[in-house]
Amino acid sequence: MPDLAISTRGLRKTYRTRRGRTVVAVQGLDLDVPVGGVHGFLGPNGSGKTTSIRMLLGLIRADAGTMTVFDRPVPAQLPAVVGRIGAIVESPKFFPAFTGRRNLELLAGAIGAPAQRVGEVLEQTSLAERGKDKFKGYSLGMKQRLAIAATLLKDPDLLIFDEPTNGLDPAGIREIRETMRGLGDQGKTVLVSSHILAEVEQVADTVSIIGHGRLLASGTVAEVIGGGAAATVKLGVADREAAARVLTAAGLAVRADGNHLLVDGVERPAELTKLLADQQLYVHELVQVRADLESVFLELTAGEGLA
Ligand SMILES: Nc1ncnc2c1ncn2[C@@H]1O[C@H](COP(=O)(O)OP(=O)(O)OP(=O)(O)O)[C@@H](O)[C@H]1O
Repeated sequence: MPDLAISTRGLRKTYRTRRGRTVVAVQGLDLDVPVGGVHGFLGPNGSGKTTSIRMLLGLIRADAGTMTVFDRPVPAQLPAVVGRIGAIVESPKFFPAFTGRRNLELLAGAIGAPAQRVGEVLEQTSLAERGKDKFKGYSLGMKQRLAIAATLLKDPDLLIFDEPTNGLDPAGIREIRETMRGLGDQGKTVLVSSHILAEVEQVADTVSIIGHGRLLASGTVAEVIGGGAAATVKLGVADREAAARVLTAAGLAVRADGNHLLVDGVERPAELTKLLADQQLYVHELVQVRADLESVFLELTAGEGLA
């Protein structure tokens, strides 16, 4: 078991709406986030990501369950670890007429971070050259990176970003992704929530997928996609019926796909061609169809009201 930055067991939170309706936002969530690297916290809109993060940060109270951050039970011992956590849950407020640097200097003063950190965090978020520009002239991506820079002032070990790329254009998304990757590579733990898998797939080392406030899958991206070893193979062969019979008899799961056959759980594709050639069935096309995280996600969260 790796060291864990975050661990929750049986976490539960119910809201009561104004009309007296009960909404179970998080129901028995078991979440483990290893120390170091980027962890994608993924789920459709409304699946309970923000609620979980707010409980971890002590912003709302859980109804049931336990949580630890760096092995400290929270919220009971939150004061002991809060200095190691930097989080963006809502957009922070900056002064539009002040430069990015000035905004960070004011914040550093307010939280007691050393003034020299301002230059360092601007560097870390690739804002060093734009630090002298007024905040109001920043692109959305730059504004979001300044928010990340602000969370880095205390040099935290754990960064929690709730949907940090919301509303950003592709260039902005790429900038945020690179910033998160850089932090992960420095050994920081980055927990990033998103409902858009493609944004996280490229940057995350490990992921947890939730639906309806419950854990659906977790592990490295490769593990969640399907272990990496076994793949689905698309096969072109003249006599598809005969080929399907041979492969099915060999214990393989075969499906028709237009003019091709799809064979699941194939570890060594070359063995397929031998199996068929032995029966005078010759493969003219063989392509590995790799499942991506998006399809796994859609499958796992089917019927979860993906927005
Ligand atoms: N203050 C609240 N009062 C009532 N219901 C709430 C409240 N906050 C969240 N909910 C409900 O709890 C469920 C989980 O919401 P939450 O915001 O945690 O999900 P999420 O995965 O972060 O989604 P999103 O990406 O849309 O923010 C949703 O059904 C939401 O409508």
